[in-house]
Amino acid sequence: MSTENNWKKYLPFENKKLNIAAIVFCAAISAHNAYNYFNPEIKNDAILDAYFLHSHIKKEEFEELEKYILKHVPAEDFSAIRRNLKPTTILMEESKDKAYHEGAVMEHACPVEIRKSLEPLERRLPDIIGVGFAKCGTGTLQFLDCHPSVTMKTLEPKFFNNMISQDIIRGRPEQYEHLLKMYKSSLPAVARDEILIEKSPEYSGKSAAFTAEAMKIVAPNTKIIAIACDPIPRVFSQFKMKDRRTEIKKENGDSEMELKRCRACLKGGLDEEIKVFTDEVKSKLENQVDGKTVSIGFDEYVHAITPFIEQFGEENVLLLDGESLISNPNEEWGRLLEFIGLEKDSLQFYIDEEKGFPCLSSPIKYCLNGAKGTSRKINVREEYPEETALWRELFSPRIKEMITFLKICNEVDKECCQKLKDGRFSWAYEYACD
Ligand SMILES: Nc1ncnc2c1ncn2[C@@H]1O[C@H](COP(=O)(O)OS(=O)(=O)O)[C@@H](OP(=O)(O)O)[C@H]1O
Repeated sequence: MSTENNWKKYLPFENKKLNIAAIVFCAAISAHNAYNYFNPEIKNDAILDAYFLHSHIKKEEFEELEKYILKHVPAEDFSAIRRNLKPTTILMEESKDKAYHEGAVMEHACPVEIRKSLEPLERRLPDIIGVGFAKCGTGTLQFLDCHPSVTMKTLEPKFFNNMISQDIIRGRPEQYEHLLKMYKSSLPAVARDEILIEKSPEYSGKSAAFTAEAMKIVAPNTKIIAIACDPIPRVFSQFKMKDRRTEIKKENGDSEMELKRCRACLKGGLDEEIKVFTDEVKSKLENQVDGKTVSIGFDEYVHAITPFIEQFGEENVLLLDGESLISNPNEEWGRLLEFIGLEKDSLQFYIDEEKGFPCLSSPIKYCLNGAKGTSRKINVREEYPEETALWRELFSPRIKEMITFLKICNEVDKECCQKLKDGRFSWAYEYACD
């Protein structure tokens, strides 16, 4: 058989003209696909469809979002951001914690991927770690993920727990190396020239000293962020979260036994929890030794941040005011952005009337999920005046200590109180000056 007849069997038609038309058609399709591949500014419909399949954003909404975002990013980053722009992939629907974006855990926190880097993505250790403090607004750090130079995941890795930290400190790499790999893979993939951030408020808990030491060994160049806030609403926020979780578990049909075993659930109702807590506060106040009380938690900002300052140096640790983040977001955020090496106005906030909290206005309009910002709608001091008066008495000495530690004043005197009244950490006035 001749070679001509050999390849002819692969042609779809007998007719020569039809075959030429088919070859031209296929070549045109391939050229179109290759063009889209090498010119990602024009995204292939099929690729975009695949994104929308795993996303919470509809295609029509995305087009509007895209216009808004591109209007709010620096001109020099426009082209790269446009290339990368796509809805964030959902990893898990209906997560157990409603604090995630619309009940879903996403690859990273911002609902849209706003990234200016064109470098390949890799798994690595974080550049910034948020170590606390729970219920002080650490969740707002996820706004950073909407910054074109930052990536952050909502899910808390909680890697540096007591056991792992001790293994690291004792130099037992065989114990923790595979966990370190898991840690990296639990964080979103990022480019070399991006800032990767994770937050786990547990890091400033009881094992903070071990955690800080281990963190320094594993990631010596990391910068540390912590947010301190008014401890009274902080306590209430904690109880309201337990209340919410208990309700969710009940709705899901969990048994009494399961509810008892659940550490993040209320054992009785909210009032009972407050009573038990207040009784404990009373007992701490009654059992002072040399005029000093033992902490019940919620007020140990100095104690918890000190190990991180010792390990990483004062210049690499930033303690933000959680109340200023709410009342004066652009200024407090400016401080945070500068600390991590970004333009202080590269994220912009407005106070959303309905939410009653700051939401991002640039480069994207974005508020935290409905699960965040509920307890603050109740004035706990008005609801529980006697109880909160006792809490204040117990918290007072450690908040006073925080004022001098932060060098707001050398000592808490009249002049200091005057200074405290309207500046950052003004909530400390009630504990130190009233
Ligand atoms: N911008 C914005 N939007 C919503 N909520 C805000 C915001 N800024 C601060 N807060 C307050 O943050 C409280 C939750 O704190 P955390 O995110 O640290 O909680 S957690 O430890 O991660 O569970 C949360 O407490 P709750 O009101 O109990 O939900 C809020 O009071």
